[in-house]
Amino acid sequence: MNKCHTLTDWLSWVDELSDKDFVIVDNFLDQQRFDTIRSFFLSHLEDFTRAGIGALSENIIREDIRGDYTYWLDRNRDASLHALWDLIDETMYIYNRYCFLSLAGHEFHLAHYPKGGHYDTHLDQFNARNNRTISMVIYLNKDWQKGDGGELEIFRKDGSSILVEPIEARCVMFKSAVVPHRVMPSHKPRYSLTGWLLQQPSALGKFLG
Ligand SMILES: O=C(O)CCC(=O)C(=O)O
Ligand SMILES: [Fe+2]
Repeated sequence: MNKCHTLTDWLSWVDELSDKDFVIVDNFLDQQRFDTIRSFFLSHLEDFTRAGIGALSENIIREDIRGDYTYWLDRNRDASLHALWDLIDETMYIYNRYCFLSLAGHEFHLAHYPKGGHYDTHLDQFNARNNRTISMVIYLNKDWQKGDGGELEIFRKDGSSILVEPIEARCVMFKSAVVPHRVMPSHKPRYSLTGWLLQQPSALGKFLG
């Protein structure tokens, strides 16, 4: 495997996530990875579709709740993003090896919040299935300034919250089932990559209930 980060870095991130339920990692993407993923994002902007809420037959579009457009990534079709797939493989390996999770899959999409877009407070779990275990968000914005909005607000266990600016190459990871969060209205187009590490493939989830 092509290693992206040192084990020492990983262990400190994983420790923080176990302790606080979330961790913020700056410069998670090196310059080359950032440029590759951002270029891919920009060249596919036409292919994004309006995001809904809920899974499977429960999926509905509610612009008052969620205003982003998404593009679901596919490892075979989007093989040119191998730098990203390597990084995801490494992340899955670390969580399985050091957090005793049995992650068996993942799902990732690119997200574009146009000016004014937001996402109300939610957990990253669906009623219809609950296999999302770790959420990962990576920001693809260049020159994000204070006042541009679009912060991710994360609610801590004690009810207090923290505002995270969606700056270039920053990654936020959190426990999908227990961390309420929302995206504040963005005052300019906001680009990100969001994914979930899954406890078992969704198809299997349907059988297992
Ligand atoms: O873009 C973000 O900061 C978070 C997005 C999010 O919460 C989601 O897509 O579920
Ligand atoms: Fe979310």
